[in-house]
Amino acid sequence: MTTFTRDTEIFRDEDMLREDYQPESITAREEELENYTKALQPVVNGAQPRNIFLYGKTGVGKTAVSRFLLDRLEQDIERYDDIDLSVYWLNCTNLSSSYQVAVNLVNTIRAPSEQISTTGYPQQRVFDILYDELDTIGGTILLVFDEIDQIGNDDEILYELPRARSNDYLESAKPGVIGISNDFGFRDDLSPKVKDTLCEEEIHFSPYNGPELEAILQERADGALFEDATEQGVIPLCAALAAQDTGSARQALNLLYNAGELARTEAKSVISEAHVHDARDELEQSQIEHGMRELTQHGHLALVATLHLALEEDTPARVRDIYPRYRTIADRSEIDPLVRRRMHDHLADLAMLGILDRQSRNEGRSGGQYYEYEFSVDLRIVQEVVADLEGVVLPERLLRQL
Ligand SMILES: Nc1ncnc2c1ncn2[C@@H]1O[C@H](COP(=O)(O)OP(=O)(O)OP(=O)(O)O)[C@@H](O)[C@H]1O
Repeated sequence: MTTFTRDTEIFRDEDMLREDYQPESITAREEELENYTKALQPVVNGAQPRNIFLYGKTGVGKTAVSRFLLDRLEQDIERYDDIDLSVYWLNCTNLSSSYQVAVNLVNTIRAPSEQISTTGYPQQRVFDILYDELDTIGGTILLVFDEIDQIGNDDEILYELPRARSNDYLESAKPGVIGISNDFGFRDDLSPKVKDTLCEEEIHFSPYNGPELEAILQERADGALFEDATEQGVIPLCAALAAQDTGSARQALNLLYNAGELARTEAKSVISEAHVHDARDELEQSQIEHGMRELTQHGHLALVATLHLALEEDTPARVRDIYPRYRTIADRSEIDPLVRRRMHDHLADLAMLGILDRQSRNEGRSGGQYYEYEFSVDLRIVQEVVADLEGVVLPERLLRQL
């Protein structure tokens, strides 16, 4: 008996709906592509590259457009014998200082057997090693820093690197930095000298609208799905839901992919609009669950305290009822409790994340106003998250209910 057989319905090539799939063409980004191409023109002319800063919310094509255009640039430049172009990508997630970026860049450039240690060098020494590496490669070197905002305030490298040649640290290399960020605050907070250097060319990516997302999805679905695998309104629905929410192509693609998976699980040959709605609910839930897991320690304590009351059917609850529970759990967990007002801020955060529902109430004639909180998500999800928490000692009664 055969246990596995290949899909013959719904997905023809599901990898095309995945996050890391690089599309062969870019839809709906004509203006950004044009500005980006212009900003890269000095590279084609063999001149010193401009520094480019791309910013825009998550999922709006900053990475996809960069990969597409830099691939094109590398291909097209092969025609010119006098230009040597190298492109290096560095994802700066968790690299919170210039030092860490420099070390990781050296290790990205070097062979695996020649990696340097991530600690223990003076910063200038790491910069010197980096400059040596860049000069050894020579020619035009584009350094793409994705999620550049992770570097925070320690951003000296963003000032030093682009100027290394004019400061005589480099002889044969012409470096250019391309920074990518979805954190608008980072751009605004850059020190003036870094801003002037890094943001020589700025390209803003705005959220996609419904028709743009529909075009992107259709293009992807043509390859990823079998013909007639979607009911007529499915792709416009995924596009409209994502456009109303975030304007992110990633969200639209995830919706279609998850809707397809639901149809496959149900052994259906066609994705329906109901699948899309269910997929949206599932994705929202998992996003909220992720938000719950990522809370700070006091956020977790506030969550546990409210859950304790909810399981006793004592919600909606006021802060004055939640706070004593919070204190008890903090004490048991040997964590210094916050004052009530600060703990209340955490409850407000939980409401903002869509975990709690917050209602404002009036105290009748006496005129006071207060808030009541209750869970707006399925308690089972909260219980699952709470059961996995580390560092929080749960009350016995609550433990028995998990
Ligand atoms: N214009 C487009 N045409 C085709 N596919 C696109 C387009 N824009 C985005 N995508 C696809 O959407 C997904 C998310 O895009 P991408 O990773 O480029 O977003 P981003 O702006 O870099 O997001 P983040 O800031 O979260 O890294 C990718 O799978 C990408 O291929």
